[in-house]
Amino acid sequence: MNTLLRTEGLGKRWGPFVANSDISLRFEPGARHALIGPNGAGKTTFINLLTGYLAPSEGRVFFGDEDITALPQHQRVKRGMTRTFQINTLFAGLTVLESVALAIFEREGMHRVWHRTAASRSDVVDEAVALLGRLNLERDADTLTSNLPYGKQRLVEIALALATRPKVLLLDEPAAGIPTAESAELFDAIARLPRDVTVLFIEHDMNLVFRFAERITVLVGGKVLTEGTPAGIAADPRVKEVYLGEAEHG
Ligand SMILES: Nc1ncnc2c1ncn2[C@@H]1O[C@H](COP(=O)(O)OP(=O)(O)OP(=O)(O)O)[C@@H](O)[C@H]1O
Repeated sequence: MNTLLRTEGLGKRWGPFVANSDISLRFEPGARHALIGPNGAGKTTFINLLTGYLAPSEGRVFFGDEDITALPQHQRVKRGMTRTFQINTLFAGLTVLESVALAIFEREGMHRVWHRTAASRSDVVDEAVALLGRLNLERDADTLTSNLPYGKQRLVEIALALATRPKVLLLDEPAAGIPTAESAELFDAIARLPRDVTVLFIEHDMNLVFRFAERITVLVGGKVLTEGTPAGIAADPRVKEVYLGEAEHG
């Protein structure tokens, strides 16, 4: 099978501290792939290396056949790699529809003139409305993003990411800090995404991981402990040990 995204011997050090070490992973087109591991295992660092937010200390990142290790973030977004953050990154003064339309204008390279061109670009508004529909956000189109409940704000962030037309969507704890009912709704929306969007996500809630992921990679101490199907990972004594150890320590 062709690989959409892969890393070879990826590593990140800060002085003597090793955050990621020798990570070689492959992500197939259409994958629903979870990255799990205890706090500080290096999951966010790995996503930061994939997106170009951080430069690796060693190793390479390939998108399709292209070596993108040295590409800046915005070039990776142009090629179809988009991420969301653990923290809220929405503009407070815009409605949901305006936010998504602005993200589409930005994709089209028109964000500097969007206030002049918006009226003549009903196609952008149509695309934004369609995107909101996919995430069940149509009824919130005219609400200021800052007035939305937190769970819906996370959905809007996913809408903004989708506006870039990603081939790979990288989600860093999309359900962090939101109530269980809302996080299930959020993952239902992610589950409805078409298969031409590959999803790699970090998640601590094992119920969500095992409900949604088809492949799981376990990181411990910056290294890959193991990778497999949810059934294989659930049955792996090394994984149990890592999580039991965590539970024992509080
Ligand atoms: N800029 C930095 N400088 C120094 N150390 C850092 C930096 N960023 C992260 N680290 C350290 O690297 C380690 C891995 O952090 P990372 O955020 O990747 O882990 P994580 O698995 O995503 O953790 P969590 O699940 O708690 O979000 C941590 O010990 C963290 O303190």
